Amino acid sequence: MAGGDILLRTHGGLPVLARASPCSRRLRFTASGRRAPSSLAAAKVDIGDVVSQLRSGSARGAADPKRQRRVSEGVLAFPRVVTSRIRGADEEEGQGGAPQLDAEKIGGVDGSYLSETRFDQCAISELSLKGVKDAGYGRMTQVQEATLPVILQGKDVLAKAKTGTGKTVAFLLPAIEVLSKLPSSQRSQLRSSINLLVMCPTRELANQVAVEAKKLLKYHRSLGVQVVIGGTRITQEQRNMQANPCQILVATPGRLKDHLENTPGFSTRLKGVKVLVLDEADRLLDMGFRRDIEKIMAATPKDRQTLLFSATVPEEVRQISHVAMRKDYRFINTVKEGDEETHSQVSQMCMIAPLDLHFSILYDVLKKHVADDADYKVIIFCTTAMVTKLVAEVLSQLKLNIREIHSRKSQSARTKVSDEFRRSKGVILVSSDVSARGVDYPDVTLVIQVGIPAGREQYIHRIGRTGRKGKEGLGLLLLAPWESHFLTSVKDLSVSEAVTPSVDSSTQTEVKGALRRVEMKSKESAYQAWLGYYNSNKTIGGNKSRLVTLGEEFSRSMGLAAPPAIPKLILRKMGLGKVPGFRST
Ligand SMILES: Nc1ncnc2c1ncn2[C@@H]1O[C@H](COP(=O)(O)OP(=O)(O)OP(=O)(O)O)[C@@H](O)[C@H]1O
Repeated sequence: MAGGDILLRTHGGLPVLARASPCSRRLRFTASGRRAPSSLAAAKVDIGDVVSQLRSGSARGAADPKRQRRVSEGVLAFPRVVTSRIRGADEEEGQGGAPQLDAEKIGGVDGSYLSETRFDQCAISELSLKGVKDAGYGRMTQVQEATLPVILQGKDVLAKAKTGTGKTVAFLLPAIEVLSKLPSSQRSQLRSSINLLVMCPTRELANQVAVEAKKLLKYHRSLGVQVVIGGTRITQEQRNMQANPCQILVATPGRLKDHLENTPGFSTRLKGVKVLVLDEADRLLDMGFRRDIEKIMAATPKDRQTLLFSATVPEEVRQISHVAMRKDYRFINTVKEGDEETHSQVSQMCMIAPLDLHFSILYDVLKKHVADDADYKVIIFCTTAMVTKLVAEVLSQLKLNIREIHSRKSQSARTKVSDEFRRSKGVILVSSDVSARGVDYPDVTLVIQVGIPAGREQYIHRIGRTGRKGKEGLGLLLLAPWESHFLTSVKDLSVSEAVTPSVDSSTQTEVKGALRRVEMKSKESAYQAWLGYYNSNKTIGGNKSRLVTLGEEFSRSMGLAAPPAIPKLILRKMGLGKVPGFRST
């Protein structure tokens, strides 16, 4: 093969692009670490052909041109790339002697998520400043620098900034400042009122926002924060709120609406809201939450300040943001013109393979990643809660260190797993979309998405669980050929097509054995959920007879000879009652 055409190497245990993808306009990870033009000839290479496994850190670093620049400036060093096969003409030689600085201190790998401005250069109170300092924050992130003065002026703000760049502090800090500056007469008058209301789409995120708020409130002794989320006893929350009403409330929409309707005095407390935050605003304003959110907004004063934050702000959200904000709101977008919405230091790959190979490929990729990176920390996103459960069970049977999180788990189990995953390394979290947005698990090395994501935005948020705070990461999207149309919706992102590994027969045998050991009940539930998910996908669900065939393919991938029967009522609810080909009970 011509040297310049070889695009393959392993990357955190993954084989990296060997051919020009129809889906990606740009290809990353050439031998030189530079982007290759999309016209490059295809050069398919088998995984067994890979000369050496790179330690994931070095491989990733070499691929990032920005990082290379910093290296040449002597700012940061990373280990030398170890194979001569992949070393390109302009690959670093002899960089190992450059001074090694603490990546955290200079803002992650390339520091680009931090601004030049320090918190102590800003107009914030001494009390907040002490909290910020104790939290370990010195310089502001770019989104914090851009939004703080505008929020402090009292403006409504719609802010867009990439995942993991500190949006939580960006809305919490100025909102806390607003509260702490309320005239004391107003404060005593509004003693039991809620002055800052933060809405989050998931329970884990709400808890996390409250933890961040507590850090910032450390020295604000007169301000407190409470969380109300579903899955916990509402009476307990009512008692807590009664015993110790806090000015700051972090909530998920369903539970907040519950309190609005059933907790005496709660709607009066909401009349005190000065600042309303919609974290993951585009999600909260989409159809799933919209009604609850509108009801909640209607219960708060019209003259409140409203802050909408997200890493994705699709045009429709801009269109409807006037529902939530005053006309003169400011749109602050820290994603630069022409820049992608995902991080350049996250290598994004997709693999397209028949469904019946997905479990084997998943296992193969995981084994390699685990062997490649002792500090591995992986999140696997699945389409639905029941498919998540199934994937977790299969991978657990294969003796991988698996944790499972989705909406069908009790809240206490979810909290336990979430806390444990945050602290741990050497673990794989199989998750539904409950972990897709906002959750800040440090040092995730690899994010795998199995099956078509709910949309472009969900893809971006899921992959945003790695590469946080300027760190590096890997992303893999595993699709069946009939799902590959999804790639057009992310064609502006640098998603490279990875070579599908030729999985050896012993891996396949192990996977078959694992599938056999998983209970039939799990497979039935997964099949039903899988059908529901793809049935509601616009492109795939449109053709019902094809859905029957695809369902058969999925059931075969679980090792079943025939698809499980589905209760008539459920088939009818899915609008599949009259479709020939489904077995019903
Ligand atoms: N100024 C700062 N300096 C260093 N670290 C910071 C700073 N501000 C926030 N962080 C940390 O950065 C991490 C990411 O922050 P956060 O979770 O708020 O990101 P985000 O932009 O909201 O991400 P997502 O889009 O996924 O919700 C957190 O661990 C947070 O504590």
